[in-house]
Amino acid sequence: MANADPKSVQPEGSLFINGGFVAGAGAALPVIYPATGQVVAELAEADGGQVDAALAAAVEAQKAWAALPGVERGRVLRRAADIIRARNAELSRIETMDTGKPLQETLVADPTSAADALEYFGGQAAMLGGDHIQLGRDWAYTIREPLGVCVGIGAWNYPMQIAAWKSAPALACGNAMVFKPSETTPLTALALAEIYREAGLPDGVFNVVQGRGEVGAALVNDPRVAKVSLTGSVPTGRKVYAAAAEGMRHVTMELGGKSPILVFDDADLEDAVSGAINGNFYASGQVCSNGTRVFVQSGLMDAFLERLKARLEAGIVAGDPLDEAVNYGPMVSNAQRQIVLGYVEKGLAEGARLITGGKAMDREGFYVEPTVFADVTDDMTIAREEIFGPVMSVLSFETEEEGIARANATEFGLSGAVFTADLTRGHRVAAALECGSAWINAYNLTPVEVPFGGSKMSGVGRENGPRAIENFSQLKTVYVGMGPVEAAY
Ligand SMILES: NC(=O)C1=CN([C@@H]2O[C@H](COP(=O)(O)OP(=O)(O)OC[C@H]3O[C@@H](n4cnc5c(N)ncnc54)[C@H](O)[C@@H]3O)[C@@H](O)[C@H]2O)C=CC1
Repeated sequence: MANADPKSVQPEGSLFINGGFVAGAGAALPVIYPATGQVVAELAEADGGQVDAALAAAVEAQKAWAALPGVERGRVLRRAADIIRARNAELSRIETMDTGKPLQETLVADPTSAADALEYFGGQAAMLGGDHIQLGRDWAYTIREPLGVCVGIGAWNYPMQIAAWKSAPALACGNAMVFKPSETTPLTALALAEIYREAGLPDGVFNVVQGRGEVGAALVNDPRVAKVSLTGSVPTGRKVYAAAAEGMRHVTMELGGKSPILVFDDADLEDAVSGAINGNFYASGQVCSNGTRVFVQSGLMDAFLERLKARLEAGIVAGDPLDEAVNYGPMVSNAQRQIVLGYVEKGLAEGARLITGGKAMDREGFYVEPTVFADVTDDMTIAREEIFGPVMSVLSFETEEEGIARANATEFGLSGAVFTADLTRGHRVAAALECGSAWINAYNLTPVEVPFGGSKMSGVGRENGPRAIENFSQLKTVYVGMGPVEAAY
């Protein structure tokens, strides 16, 4: 792979603690370029002493950071955003080599989304405050305080975006953070740490440690930690939530999904097909909010499947993700590819009808063909479990009531969508879907200005939007007695 120069993404150190790079003292953590299987960087996990050092640095730095005026904290975040935008091309290349996502995608959706979050929360930092409450003669006021040291733990599909979506509101509120990226994609959180330093962030306010689940668990269990924000799967979320509860720590849980898209007979066919494509094959299907159960009203089914197949087969350009003409990349790892292929086999065995795809691609790297199954029923494994790959299930429905009931018949509740020309039905269905984000005639648009998160098993709390700061701060009430103190005796 000509472009994949192994040395070009090797960071100065595996960890970033107290304002500087440090070599990891723990187990080896090779970074594999998913398009070739080649090792492109050699990192190492943090050992126990280094996890401790990162937390100690965060504790040490947090109070002085919190004591700065919000406008100064915000300025650092906005400077960091400017640096990210200026280096978008290089950061996107690193993200592509780490995740395998096409450069065409990372250039517009990864560092840029991180910069959006830093600008948005950088702007909010100066506006944080409490209320004044008049109580007759007495009065009270509230102070918005940071929580202290927050831990962020990331998944591998949007490494830089996740690091920024968590650290931007945390830092805006005056917290410090120790962030652990996914062991599969450790690189861009380090780049973010370096950029924060360049933007003037005091040492110790943002630290990065690497490692597998045990390192995450060590962070979550540490008594110095006030809050844990995880992006990951439901099984990991359960463990992390339970561990955080021991210390009564605040949590945000951004977990998995099996989201529905309802396409009604009156929908614009091309828009509905576009929505289903955006909700299933972007990032080769490795998106938590994907609409992997596409319910199509029976009158539109044949036309929908025909257009979907034609557009996929004509439009997919698989290849080296570093080539900007390529719009379809590999799975993040061989293990993930095997999981996805296992689900395809189950789909076939349980009687779903393969419309297109269904195989590993005949090339180096971890590619799986974009796959569509029709005649899927609610009880099939592929309709119930999160696959986290490019596998769309198409199911048929007749009435609105039936469509909504079946769409909601899942333990997940991350996202959902409705495609219809009927304005009132659009809003009615959006209101009825049990999920954190519902789209009407659109899919997977998640700008930082709007809250994002899940209901049911898909999560707790929301990232982004005007109230995300509530997840990284707490209110102190100060009651002010203005007169004589009365006592009963
Ligand atoms: N709702 C959302 O915003 C998003 C959710 N996801 C979900 O993430 C999953 C895919 O990502 P994966 O990295 O495979 O998830 P995962 O659950 O395997 O790992 C997530 C992170 O948790 C860490 N971890 C694992 N065990 C831990 C423990 N006991 N204590 C603390 N940390 C631990 C891992 O090292 C990793 O950094 C999917 O289920 C996907 O839906 C992905 C992106 C966005």
